[in-house]
Amino acid sequence: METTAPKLILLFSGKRKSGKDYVTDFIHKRLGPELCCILRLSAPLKEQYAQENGLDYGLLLGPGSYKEQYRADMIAWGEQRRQRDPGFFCRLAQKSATRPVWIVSDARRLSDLQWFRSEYPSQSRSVRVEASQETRRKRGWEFTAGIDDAESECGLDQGVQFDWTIFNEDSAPPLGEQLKELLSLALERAGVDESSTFSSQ
Ligand SMILES: Nc1ncnc2c1ncn2[C@@H]1O[C@H](COP(=O)(O)OP(=O)(O)OP(=O)(O)O)[C@@H](O)[C@H]1O
Ligand SMILES: C[C@@](O)(CCOP(=O)(O)O)CC(=O)O
Repeated sequence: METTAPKLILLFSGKRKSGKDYVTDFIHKRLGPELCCILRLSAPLKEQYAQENGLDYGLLLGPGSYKEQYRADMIAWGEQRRQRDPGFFCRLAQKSATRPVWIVSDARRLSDLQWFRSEYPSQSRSVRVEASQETRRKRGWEFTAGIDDAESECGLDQGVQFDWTIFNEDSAPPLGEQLKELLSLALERAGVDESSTFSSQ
């Protein structure tokens, strides 16, 4: 399938185990696969890294502990490529975009946001997913020096005005409520009448 020109690009970022995949999957389900697609900047990175090192690409993509063994090395490997060309993984990831609403689930660096904003200024919006350290720990996160204090996790901690911040915690309002405005914008940009789809909860 050919890349589809985007009507809206939602650029998600957040710390490890904040729930970026969970929240982006939620939006994907709510909007449906006809309207939106999830793009992972780390997908082409992991694919190439897995090939070069004889690893399991599927497991590197998943939420389990497998990828954590390789994270530090994958970061260093990806950074070498980004130094030569900061848009390298953005350009590769967008090739698999086949729907009008693009959900980028893992923006990590200012250069990721800058690349999309400069290519697609009127379509790009940034979304931060937040969760407390306690909640992230319950989801399997453990502070790891060299990872959690490095650019890959902290590159967007400062200097970004996010269009939305989503609190992915049991104690926060339901995701459907927090994402109401974002979902409405996506439907509007995709030319869908909201009342004909889902009731906004
Ligand atoms: N609101 C939630 N309710 C229940 N489980 C959740 C929620 N948010 C996240 N989780 C679970 O927590 C784990 C981590 O979430 P997820 O993989 O979405 O985080 P992430 O930010 O993409 O993490 P990473 O990129 O570090 O792997 C997953 O097993 C996911 O199903
Ligand atoms: C290597 C890296 O892409 C791993 C991302 O894994 P995940 O999105 O946390 O599953 C992080 C990076 O781009 O530096």
